[in-house]
Amino acid sequence: MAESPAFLSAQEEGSFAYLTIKDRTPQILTKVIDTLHRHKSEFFEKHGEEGVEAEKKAISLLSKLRNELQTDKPIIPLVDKCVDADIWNQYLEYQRSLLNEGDGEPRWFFSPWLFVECYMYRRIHEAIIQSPPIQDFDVFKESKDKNFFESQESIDALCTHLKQLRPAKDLSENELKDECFRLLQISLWGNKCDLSLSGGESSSQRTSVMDSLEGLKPFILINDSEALWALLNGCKKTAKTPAVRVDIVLDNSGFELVTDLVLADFLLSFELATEIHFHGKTIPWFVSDVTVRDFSWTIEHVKSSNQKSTATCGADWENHVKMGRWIYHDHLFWTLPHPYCAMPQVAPDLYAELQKACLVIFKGDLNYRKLMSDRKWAFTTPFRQALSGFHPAPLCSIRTLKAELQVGLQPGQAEQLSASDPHWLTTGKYGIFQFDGPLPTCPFVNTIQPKLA
Ligand SMILES: O=P(O)(O)OC[C@@]1(O)O[C@H](CO)[C@@H](O)[C@@H]1O
Ligand SMILES: [Mn+2]
Repeated sequence: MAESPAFLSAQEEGSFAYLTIKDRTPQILTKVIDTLHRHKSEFFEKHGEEGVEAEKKAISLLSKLRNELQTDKPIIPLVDKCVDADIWNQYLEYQRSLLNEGDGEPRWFFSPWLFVECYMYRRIHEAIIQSPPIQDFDVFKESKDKNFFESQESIDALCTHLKQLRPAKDLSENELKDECFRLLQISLWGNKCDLSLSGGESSSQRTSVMDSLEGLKPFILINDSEALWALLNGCKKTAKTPAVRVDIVLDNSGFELVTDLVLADFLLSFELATEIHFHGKTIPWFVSDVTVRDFSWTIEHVKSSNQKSTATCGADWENHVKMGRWIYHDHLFWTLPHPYCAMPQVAPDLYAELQKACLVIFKGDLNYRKLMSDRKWAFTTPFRQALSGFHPAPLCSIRTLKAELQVGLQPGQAEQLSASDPHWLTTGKYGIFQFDGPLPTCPFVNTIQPKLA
């Protein structure tokens, strides 16, 4: 079997990974420290002097982390008592075992980018939970909520659109397919709103994304939505059980989460699925990723909108959760550094859970990096090959490109893109719908096989 390519890392000066570790992560840490400073009086009001001492302790731990990162110090074991600390520390030892004589220690500008970037966010969490009584403070809450409020107009336009759709019985199959593609594209471009790429700067959706779908189509580099539709439409027709389950592995809160909830509502309301399972993060992650608080907060704030269609959507969504048609999960695996091909070994319960789905949608760039093990695959590597055996169910990545990693392109496509737009891999300007369809033994063997080019 061909050897797997090397991992992306910050070893290569000028690479996106290098610039992320060198510039973006210190910027994010500085913003976290600033956020804690700005909440000092709140901590005092809530917890008295103890709250002020906690803020000081968290800031000193975060300043130490920033210094370790900026001076390329060795990665050190976690010391908190969280359930996943041992798994993290075992993974650190695994990284150490991969090093050659003379490589030195696992460290920020040497070790795999996926490991050190995930580790940074886990260390931020450690700094907060080691500073009671502010251990439950979400240092990214402010920016996630701000993204939601700043995207209000786009959210209202999207909810109005959803509520104006004619009932399923009045739509032809083609009209249903077109609407499904429209909402899939909106969910895709919702992924541009990502605060870790922007270093925590605002990345709200200020214009109505629906009006720009036509203009954005040339920026979809891989479009397997026909195969996706064949599966979704096929599940409805040939499901062996009454339940048709679609899982969405969420990415960012704010506008992107609303686009995912609108897509989920559509799949249910138009009978393409009977239950939607959402997967979020157990801790604050990559600045904008969804936690259970963000999930509930978002539905609550959509429901309390003063815009009628938006409020109606929020009430419907709250009801889907109450009636068990929408189920929220947050397994700790999603905030570990492991690539997804390790899931059967590291989190067999989660893998078994995903195997119950007819389709698993993975939103965003970090999920794509983990699907691809964050390796430097050739651009024309078949998607299934780069998944390295990960296939709990038919799956689709819906992602805007924000890392120097892409597979499944046609020969010459990457070269053409590099010539026309040197930063095509990392600006979030381009997107994909990349589908890995049913394996031959799966019950739904659909007619359209995704191109494995
Ligand atoms: O998963 P998301 O939210 O689409 O993107 C997360 C992300 O912006 O964080 C890193 C940059 O620091 C990139 O690897 C990645 O694109
Ligand atoms: Mn994210």
